[in-house]
Amino acid sequence: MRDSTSKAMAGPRPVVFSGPSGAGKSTLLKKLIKEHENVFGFSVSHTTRNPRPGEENGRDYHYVTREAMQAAINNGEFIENAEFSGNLYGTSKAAVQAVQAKNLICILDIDMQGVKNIKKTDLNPMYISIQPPSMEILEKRLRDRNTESEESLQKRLHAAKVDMELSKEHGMFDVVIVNDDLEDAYKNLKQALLEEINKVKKAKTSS
Ligand SMILES: Nc1ncnc2c1ncn2[C@@H]1O[C@H](COP(=O)(O)OP(=O)(O)OP(=O)(O)O)[C@@H](O)[C@H]1O
Ligand SMILES: Nc1nc2c(ncn2[C@@H]2O[C@H](COP(=O)(O)O)[C@@H](O)[C@H]2O)c(=O)[nH]1
Repeated sequence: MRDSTSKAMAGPRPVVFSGPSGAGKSTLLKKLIKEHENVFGFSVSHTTRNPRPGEENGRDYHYVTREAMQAAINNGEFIENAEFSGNLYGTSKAAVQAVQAKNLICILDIDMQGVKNIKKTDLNPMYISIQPPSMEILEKRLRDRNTESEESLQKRLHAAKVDMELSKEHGMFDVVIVNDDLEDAYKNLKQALLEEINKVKKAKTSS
């Protein structure tokens, strides 16, 4: 049965970003939101992982205990949730509603399990995959980011291999962007979203 939990949500069509950990999703999304702050809003996920230096509770994630998150999931508060690299992650209904209430394009940054689960709902987003140029470059970016233990890094690289295979499946994503040169990737991203950006800008000027 399809999950109709998002039926009551309104506003512009959301955009789901996915792709291997380290591919550059956050880097691209932060640029996009900064340049178009009246157009896009970020769906702040919940996670049981610890905050990284510089991350802020309520802005980057809602950092919660596994017990609290599991209770909220059991209570039906999440659109989707997944276990990734030893931690729980999930998109709450409230996170998406908070963005849609402002008539902004809601951006979700989620893993491949999340993509599959969102496809079972009525959210109807556009699906964009951000891919690294190669596994070697991905590993270098993750190591240079200096945020992961060796164990977490290996789990992420393993998930990345699976992710990169699945993302080739026909129809999984509307747009695939290879993030090699950052400025080129950002230009391609803006081009892919141009129509949606213009729709929101037009709606805002005529309201
Ligand atoms: N085009 C690029 N060229 C070189 N380095 C990049 C590029 N894009 C991103 N990076 C760097 O690669 C690292 C990983 O990027 P980022 O954290 O944005 O990835 P992510 O896909 O959001 O990862 P996660 O899913 O783990 O949150 C960061 O240190 C970032 O500065
Ligand atoms: N299914 C979901 N995946 C999510 C969510 N929020 C983030 N993520 C994904 O988790 C990994 C790791 O993120 P990190 O911040 O620990 O590096 C990455 O692929 C994210 O896209 C979510 O709510 N649901």
